[in-house]
Amino acid sequence: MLPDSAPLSAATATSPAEEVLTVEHVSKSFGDNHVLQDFSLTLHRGENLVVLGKSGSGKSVLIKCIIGLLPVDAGRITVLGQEVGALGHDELDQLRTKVGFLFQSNALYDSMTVRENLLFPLRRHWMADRRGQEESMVMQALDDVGLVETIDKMPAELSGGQRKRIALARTLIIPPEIILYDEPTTGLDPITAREISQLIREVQQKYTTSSIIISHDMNCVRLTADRVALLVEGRCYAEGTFQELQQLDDPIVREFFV
Ligand SMILES: Nc1ncnc2c1ncn2[C@@H]1O[C@H](COP(=O)(O)OP(=O)(O)OP(=O)(O)O)[C@@H](O)[C@H]1O
Repeated sequence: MLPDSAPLSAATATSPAEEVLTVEHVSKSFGDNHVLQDFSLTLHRGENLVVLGKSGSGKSVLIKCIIGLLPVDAGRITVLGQEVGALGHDELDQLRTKVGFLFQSNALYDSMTVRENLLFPLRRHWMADRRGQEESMVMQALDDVGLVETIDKMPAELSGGQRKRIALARTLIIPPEIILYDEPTTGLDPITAREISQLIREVQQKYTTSSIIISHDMNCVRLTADRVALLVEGRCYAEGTFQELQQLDDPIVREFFV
């Protein structure tokens, strides 16, 4: 059991940036399984925050709580100024247009072409002011991920890395303010994983998105993170830049960096 204390902070003081997402003292249990216990973190505008944790530590549960797919037992989550737990179905749906989510499974529709997969969010969140621009929006999103030539292909014809890129293109087609990446490099070979990590950085720079990236791939963490929060036994155990955490002497932190 960890001592009941504030997270180890390796971060040096910087000027305060706008908070776009806060998780405050959140707890979430399934029966006796206390997954999140008084967990807190803050995402600032324009930053990539990686939540690093072992398998089964609660990273996916955290993401699901953030987007309102799971209710929290205690605490509060605020996204772009709105308290997630207080939102009704329609308000949550509206908020989700500003929060892109890249599923671990990519969640592409196998029976649809790449074009149709990308058109799907546009049709779901119909935007009258964008009428007639759908095709150029699809092309722009595909260009952002370097896969314009796949527009008429089926997902089954694509490699794992290409499917991940198309899933990201679908997230970008209505440019989100926040992107939540669930294990973006899992199941990919090291070279493709590196390319996806670099793409995450490119997207951050081009769209000035703020992102939470959950991962246990240390190369992905090193390449994408402006800041890392360590999820251990349900709590934010330590936070800081990759290099700062890497230099900490704490044995629990060291386990991640060997
Ligand atoms: N809907 C659910 N009902 C019951 N238990 C759940 C549910 N969702 C998650 N859990 C439990 O919560 C714990 C954390 O699961 P979670 O999927 O968040 O881990 P993770 O850190 O994302 O792991 P991985 O890196 O392996 O994906 C696990 O013990 C899991 O069994």
